[in-house]
Formats: sequence, C-alpha cells, structure tokens
Amino acid sequence: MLLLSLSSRFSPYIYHFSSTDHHYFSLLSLNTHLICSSNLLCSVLFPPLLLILQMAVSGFEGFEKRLELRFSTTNNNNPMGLRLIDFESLHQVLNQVQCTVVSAVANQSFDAYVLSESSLFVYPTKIIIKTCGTTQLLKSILLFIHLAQNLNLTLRACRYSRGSFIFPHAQPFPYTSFKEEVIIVEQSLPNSLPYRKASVMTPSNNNSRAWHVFTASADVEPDEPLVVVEVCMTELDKVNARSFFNNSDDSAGKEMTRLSGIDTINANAFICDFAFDPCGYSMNGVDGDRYSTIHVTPEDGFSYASFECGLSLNDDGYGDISEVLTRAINVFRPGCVSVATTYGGEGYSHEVTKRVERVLAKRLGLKCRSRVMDEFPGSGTVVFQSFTPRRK
Ligand SMILES: C[S@+](CC[C@H](N)C(=O)[O-])C[C@H]1O[C@@H](n2cnc3c(N)ncnc32)[C@H](O)[C@@H]1O
Repeated sequence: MLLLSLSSRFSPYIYHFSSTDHHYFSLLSLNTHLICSSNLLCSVLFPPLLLILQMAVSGFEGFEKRLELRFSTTNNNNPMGLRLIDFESLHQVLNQVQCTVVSAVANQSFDAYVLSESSLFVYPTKIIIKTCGTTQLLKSILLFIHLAQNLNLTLRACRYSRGSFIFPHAQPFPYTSFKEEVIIVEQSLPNSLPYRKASVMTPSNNNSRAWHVFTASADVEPDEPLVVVEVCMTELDKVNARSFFNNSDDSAGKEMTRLSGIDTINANAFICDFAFDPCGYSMNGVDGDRYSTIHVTPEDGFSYASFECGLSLNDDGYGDISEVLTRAINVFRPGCVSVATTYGGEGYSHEVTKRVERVLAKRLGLKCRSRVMDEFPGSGTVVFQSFTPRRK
C-alpha cells in the first residue's frame, strides 16, 4: 500500500502557476528517485523500497540541517540577485543534496520552496536551506557559491546549524560527527571569510540534545538586524499528531493546515502546504519579506516538528516573538522543546529571552530547564533554551 501510494504521489505532476494578488504557486514535478536519500544506487533503482527499509531500520530523521548563505553584490542593476538562478540549476543543486521541490510560492521579496525534505528560501542576497532525513546538505555550498558568482554576487557570511539527531547512526558521512561537518564546510568556503567559529551548545540538563553552530563571516561586525527563531519539538501530543496523517485527497495539506491550527500562527501569511503519504507535513509561510516554515514527522516513537521564522526585535507588525512561539508550540503540545534564537546585528536582548521563558511558562506550562548563550563573530548571538512541561 505504502509503495503504491508513494509511487502515485511522486509521479511527475505539474501544476501551472495560478495567481492571487501578489502570490503564485505551483506544484512542481516530483521525481521518484529523489525522495530517498541515503543510498544513491538504491534510490535510482527502486526508491520507494529504500524509504520503507530505511524507516523500518530506524525511523524518519526529523531534525534538520540548516544552511544560510549571505552574499554581497556590486551590481545595482540586478535587484533580483539570486532569484535569477534558474529552476534547472536549483534542481541540480537539490539533486546533489538528495531532495527535490514539491511546491513553490513567491512574492515580491523572495521565493519559497517546499522540498521533499524541508525547505529552501531564496532572497536577492540570501539563501536559507534546511533539509532533514539523511540528506547531504553541505554538498550545496560550493554549488550555490558558483551560481552566485555567475550573477556577480560574493559570499560574505555562512551559518550552518543543526540539533542532535534522533538517529545519529543512520546519518552518512560527514553528518556522523560535527567536527567532520565543520571540516567540510571550511573546505567549501573562500578565504575571504576569516571570522569563523564552531560551537556545540549543550544544555546543562540533557547533553544528548545539543545545538551545533558553525559561522563564517567576511566582517567581524554582524549586519543583519533580524532575529531567527528555530524551534525543535519532540514527543508530540498523540492526538495533535493525528492531524498529520493523510486520509484525504489532494487538499490534504490545506486540511492539515486548518485542522491543526497552523493557519492561526500568522493569520497574514500566505501558506504553501504539502501533505506527505501516508503521513507528514511541510509548509512555508510568506508574509512580506518574512518567511516561516513548519515540518512535521508525526509517527509515534520518533515524532518531531519544527517551526522557524524570521522576526524583528521591535514590534514592526509581524508579531511578538513570545506570542508567535506560544501559538506555534501549542499546535503540537510537545514533551520536549528547544528554542534557538539567533540575534543578528547588535540585537541581543536578555529581556526578550526572559520574556519568552515567562510567556511559555504561563501560557503553556513549559519550564525552561537550560539556557546557553554564545557569540559568533560577524554572525551575532545565539541563545539556546530547552523546555519541558512542568509536570515532567
Ligand atoms: C518531509 S516531511 C517533513 C520533514 C521535516 N524536516 C520533519 O522533520 O518533520 C517528513 C515526514 O513525511 C513522511 N514522508 C512520507 N513520504 C515521504 C517522502 N517521500 N520523503 C520524505 N518524507 C516522507 C516522513 O515519514 C515524515 O513523517
């Protein structure tokens, strides 16, 4: 059954762009051989079988690897910047990473792609890509740098981060060791990014749930005033997780968005959602120049959900961090939550960190068990907080 449904769901399938006011979206071609990620040979020969085998041996690895590349340009005649990279080139990069595009949305500010394993955002001078499972994310660095060079864009900052995998032994090299990952990232970067730092931020209450960060920057001063919030949730409430099992038709993604309450996290966002078969869900939210993204692995035993968004420290109409976090976490009611907040620019605010802890305690009964902070030259401050319900 699973085999059949995967094959049908992932056969080439083209939707043409349909426009709304300033959004368009398309469901793009899904390639069966790209949905399985750990063994290229097998994935070419018989992909659905590989996915089934992989999931039988371990389980689906929800924890994402995340890469952010920021560029500078000298060409003022190209306001679209990286958005001019053609789809075929993106497809080739994703092929190396071992995932593919399942749907896409764009507005005036950026392009957002839902991938078979998580998401890709392309801004004029910034790329954010996160991929889960056993994908080979770091293979994209050199390829993106090369594509950017063709558009006269120069790399000026790189940030690679991830949580601790649920199934670390299922990962391929170099993802079995953060040290090896850092070596590969460093080998891919030009010498023009001299300010580098790698850090494993380990919670005092649980050393198996660390946050791994590597940054490299051309300048010592951080220059992006945005705050990026990354939430990783495990042990999802079983009733809430049921919303992410696919028992309907092509509108399953929309149904999951509505039934779970994801549509209320930011009511202004245009949501591009995708339901996997037989379960699983991904969405990208697009609101002006702000993105948000959610990915859900609902299977009991290794359930996982992530929420990420970019916010401003000042209330600029896109929402207050603690309010947004409360709504997102409440969708899943998890047994274990981590919040990694990256303050770009000079923005770190102890007050915001404390307020998040107060609000999550009051509204969701979550107690902060650990708070770790670290500074990264040219890339800002990262605060990593771990929460569990008070009753635990
Ligand atoms: C890709 S989605 C969301 C990924 C996200 N990073 C996460 O951790 O939840 C993962 C969920 O979809 C399910 N799934 C079903 N078919 C899949 C496929 N072809 N590729 C990847 N995941 C699939 C997985 O079992 C899992 O529950």
